[in-house]
Amino acid sequence: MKLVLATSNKGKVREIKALCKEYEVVAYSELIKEFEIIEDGDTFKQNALIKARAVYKALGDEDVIVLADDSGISVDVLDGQPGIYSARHAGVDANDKDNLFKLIKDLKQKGVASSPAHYTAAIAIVTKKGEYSVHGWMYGDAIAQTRGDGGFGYDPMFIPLGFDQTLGELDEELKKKLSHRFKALSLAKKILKSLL
Ligand SMILES: O=c1nc[nH]c2c1ncn2[C@H]1C[C@H](O)[C@@H](COP(=O)(O)OP(=O)(O)OP(=O)(O)O)O1
Ligand SMILES: [Mg+2]
Repeated sequence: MKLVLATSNKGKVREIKALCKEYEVVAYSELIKEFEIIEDGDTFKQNALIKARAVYKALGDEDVIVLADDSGISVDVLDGQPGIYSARHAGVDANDKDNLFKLIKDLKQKGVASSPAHYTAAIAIVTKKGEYSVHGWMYGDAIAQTRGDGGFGYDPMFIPLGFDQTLGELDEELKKKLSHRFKALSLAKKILKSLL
């Protein structure tokens, strides 16, 4: 079964391909030209559905299965921010590094070296048979420094619960088994099986 990913984030594409080896996974940019999708929902779930619907419509192939991921990090001392705004934390044109250093600055401004935090991933699936969504979470601590350069996004400042190292330092294989994305995809696979 071909699974089209409605994302322009290369880190997500890499992780989802590695976690869905049983499917033929392609990023939508491998099929059509990338276009801007306005993520103006109020929740991760709404934004994941917005992305999956936009790509399903643009592909114009009703037999395709489109999967989108909307995710982010929520930091307790920041009252859950940046949350759904994680990709724009340092501004509309911000890249991963800008957002990472802005979040470190926020923690320092609060006068803390670390704070409990969690990642959320909402996965939306859009097919001719209907629309579905599932979630996954990963809990841990956000620290006010970067360590390691593995993963992507906020990974160099995130220590998963039960570990001493950041996702920037830990083996990618480990993130695969713990992550918000892994948990959401495990549920998404049950839906995909029912669509066959
Ligand atoms: O496992 C993760 N490890 C580190 N950082 C992560 C992770 N998962 C989400 N994040 C961060 C990256 C980005 O700042 C935001 C997602 O924003 P989000 O809009 O869902 O993705 P995006 O704009 O990068 O690509 P797209 O919308 O095309 O899927 O949360
Ligand atoms: Mg986005």
